[in-house]
Amino acid sequence: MPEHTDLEQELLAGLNGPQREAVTTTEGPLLILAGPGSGKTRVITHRIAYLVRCRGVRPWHILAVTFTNKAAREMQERLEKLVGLNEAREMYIGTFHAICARVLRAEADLLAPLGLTRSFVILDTDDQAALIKQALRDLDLDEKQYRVSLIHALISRAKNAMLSPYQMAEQARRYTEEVAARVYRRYQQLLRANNSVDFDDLLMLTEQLWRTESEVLERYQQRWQYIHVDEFQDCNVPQYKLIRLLGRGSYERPGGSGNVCVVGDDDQMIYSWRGASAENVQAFERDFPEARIILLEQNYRSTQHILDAAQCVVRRNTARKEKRLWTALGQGEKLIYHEAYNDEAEGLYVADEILKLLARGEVAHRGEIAVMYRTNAQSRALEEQFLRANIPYKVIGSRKFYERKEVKDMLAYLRLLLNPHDDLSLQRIINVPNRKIGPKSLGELQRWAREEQHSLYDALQRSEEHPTLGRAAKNALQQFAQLLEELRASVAELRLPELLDRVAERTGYGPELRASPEGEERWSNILELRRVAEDYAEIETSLALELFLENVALVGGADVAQTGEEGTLLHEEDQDAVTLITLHAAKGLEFPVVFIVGLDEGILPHGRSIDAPEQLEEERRLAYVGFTRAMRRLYLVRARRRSYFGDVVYTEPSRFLADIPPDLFASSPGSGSLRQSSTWERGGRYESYDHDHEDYGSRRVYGGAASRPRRSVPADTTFAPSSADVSSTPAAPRFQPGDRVLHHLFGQGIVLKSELESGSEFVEVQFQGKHGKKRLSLDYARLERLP
Ligand SMILES: Nc1ncnc2c1ncn2[C@@H]1O[C@H](COP(=O)(O)OP(=O)(O)OP(=O)(O)O)[C@@H](O)[C@H]1O
Ligand SMILES: [Mg+2]
Repeated sequence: MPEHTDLEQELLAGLNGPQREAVTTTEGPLLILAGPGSGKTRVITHRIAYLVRCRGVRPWHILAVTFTNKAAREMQERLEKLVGLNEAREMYIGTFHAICARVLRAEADLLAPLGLTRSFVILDTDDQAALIKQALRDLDLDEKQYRVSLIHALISRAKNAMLSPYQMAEQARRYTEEVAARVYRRYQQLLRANNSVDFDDLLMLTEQLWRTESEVLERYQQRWQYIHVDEFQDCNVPQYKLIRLLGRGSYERPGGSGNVCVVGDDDQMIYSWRGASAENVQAFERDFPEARIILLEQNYRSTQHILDAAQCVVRRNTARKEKRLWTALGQGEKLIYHEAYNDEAEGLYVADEILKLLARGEVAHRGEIAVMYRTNAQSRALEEQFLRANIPYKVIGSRKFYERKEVKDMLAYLRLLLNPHDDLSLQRIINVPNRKIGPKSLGELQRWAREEQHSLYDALQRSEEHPTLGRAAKNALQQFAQLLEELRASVAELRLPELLDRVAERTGYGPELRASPEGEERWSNILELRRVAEDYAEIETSLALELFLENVALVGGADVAQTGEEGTLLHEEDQDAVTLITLHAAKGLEFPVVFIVGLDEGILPHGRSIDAPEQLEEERRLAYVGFTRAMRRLYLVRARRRSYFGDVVYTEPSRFLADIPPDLFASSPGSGSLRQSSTWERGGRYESYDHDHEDYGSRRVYGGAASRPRRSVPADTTFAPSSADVSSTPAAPRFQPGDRVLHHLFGQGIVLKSELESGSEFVEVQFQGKHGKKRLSLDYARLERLP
């Protein structure tokens, strides 16, 4: 049929030979193992379109499994364009969890013996932690002795290995594992008693259902005859088993269409901590021995320099198959390496570069740029600079830093210490963490406060006199009132960072976070907030508190109008914004320009991995994923010093940098030839600085024999002078923390810190309004003291 060939032509036009082969091999199993940017995801999308439009396959016979909901949405949209809206909606595209939830709800009758109904609830991590705590209590085990996060991890690992509590107990090699197995058993009982399941259950229950109820499995095998799995390398065991059951049946009862197309890249396996395993590829080859294997070698995404650098990093891993990967896009630009003075300067550099990229038209819009990092807490320093520079951004996979719950909670406490009559803050944290002041008591208290025209705080302090509240409620309120009083008193004794510590510990918030499964990340956000507080450590605490909160209000409140209470951007998709994203979440995506920050030992690779060879390999793969997101330009950025509990720590460059040959860099990370950061010291005056200009290049080397800055630079463009300037050593600092000052450009401010370094005085000043904090050298900056 001529019409057919036209369609076929159209769909195959944008594909190379092996890609076409993959798209047109519609029957039988297919394994595509290929590097990043080689079109694996594109092959899946086109293959589905080809099946429907050229082979007459009914769209509801098609299943596509993606790794994230976002990826599912994108694939859905692509297919709507390729095959039309109605047809695309008949297909099933989703994550394993979404597919399983759907199957389980449809088959809910069969779950009745387990105590589950159609309306079962899927628990989030907080709920899971609460349930595990309850299980510990029910078993008379001490919560303090058995960390909830550890127990949770052990249970989850057992579930992903498809072990029952009984099997887990049998295989236990340590006492904790035996205890965890007991908790596991109780936890499952509690889950069912609450008509609920966790994420691991979704997979396990579906697998169990399909394995034991052959008619049910057959129905799904009939339904989904063409199965596609993207990011196959990150499947865990239950996920693999689901694919196998659907595509081939169980060992006892073979069945299924066998039309299973999986695509992946073992070098991009970054979820082994969730049970992903390279063994799935071997299992696939064993279970589907007739599988056609197709290799894709052409990369359509990145230029050669970027690919080369990425491959140099991942090549050092031991157990891997070397893959060929080439690009027709040419050598492209070299990588840009930048070593910033500290974390703040790191953020400032990125913001600065982004403004320049936009100003010079090197990117068409902000959506072409992504900034990637290892852990979510790192977004804070970037967000702060983006807000100051008015660069719209979106954080993917997490909320913006100052919208994260734990950050907002801590700030509410601090606001309350400064102004106890801040009712909103008090309402926010009166029962955070849970201190048994329920909504009813709070409601009563609020009503009473209104009647008596007190602030909520006053009402709290006088709750003993409350006419209707019961004894238990009054006790809880009284205790909390005392706690707040005690914390307020400590403002006079402690420096700001220690005050933050005291709040975290005395309220029980810190201990609670450190004990919950997702606590690690949330706790690190609080530590990040503490890091911000450290800038204010040298001035009197109540003033420090005021300045700190003012600064936060400035950077945190900037675009709350655009975000819903859930913290999601309302128009995320149509907003032209820079993307901030963790390396993990960036999998599968691509951007013309990519910045990767935090290329220090201890950050990337993560500190936890440094003594664990297998984890280190995973960090390498993570870096590989990050590098290969970049299409045209890749920035690798790090900071020389970072603060850690008030101490300045000098960092080491990430070992991954050393794996990249120097000639791939526009400026090499070897010492000496570095282009040093001068952004922080320049006080963030973007316009006076041109990165590509040799001028400012390598001269600002701390303590090194760098050349002297020319006096022709603007007077407030401040550099740390080289050691040649020691002659003018001031005897004592001219400014003290807490001094009020005036700068001719930045206006009024308060000195946070003053230090003598290499013979010059440096001051850190928080200016009013948008200018925020700046570090200035008094050799250049004109600063006047105000009375
Ligand atoms: N034959 C082709 N012609 C033109 N562009 C292509 C071709 N194949 C793929 N591309 C483009 O190359 C880019 C990378 O493709 P895709 O995202 O499918 O790669 P991938 O193998 O899935 O990468 P990753 O491993 O990072 O997920 C996309 O922009 C895609 O549209
Ligand atoms: Mg892909």
